[in-house]
Amino acid sequence: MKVILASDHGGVNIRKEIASLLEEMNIEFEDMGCNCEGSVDYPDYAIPAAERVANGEFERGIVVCGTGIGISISANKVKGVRCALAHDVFSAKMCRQHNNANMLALGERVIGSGLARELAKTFLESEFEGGRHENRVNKITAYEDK
Ligand SMILES: O=C(CO)[C@H](O)[C@H](O)[C@H](O)COP(=O)(O)O
Repeated sequence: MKVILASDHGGVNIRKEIASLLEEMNIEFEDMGCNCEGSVDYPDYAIPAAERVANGEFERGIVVCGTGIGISISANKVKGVRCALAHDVFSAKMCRQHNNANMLALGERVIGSGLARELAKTFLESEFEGGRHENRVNKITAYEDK
């Protein structure tokens, strides 16, 4: 599995924490930044990362901003991306099992780094269940394809 990481200035610390986790898990990844001292705009990081998930270069993406909201809204504008904002372990698991989410969004101003690691690990280790959930996800894809 290959994972893409990105954040704005509000998510740098958790993004780096997730990079360490991926190293520990021996998962291949690319970190798209930001490498920023000051303030940047989250769509400038979310959208390029989401495009690289949508085009199949990366199987999963993890994006971080202050709340996780702006970066998830932005990522979800890219066709083929299902980016879940999840700040509890149950949601991080269910977004994979039921929604086949291919991106996870986290908010550094909402949760600590320990929970962020656990959420990322859960997201990466959980699999889509298919079945009735596949019909539902297919309806999202069909809408995107209209
Ligand atoms: O949380 C965010 C968007 O949902 C982002 O991290 C923004 O950066 C945040 O909205 C504002 O951050 P700022 O540091 O006050 O510019």
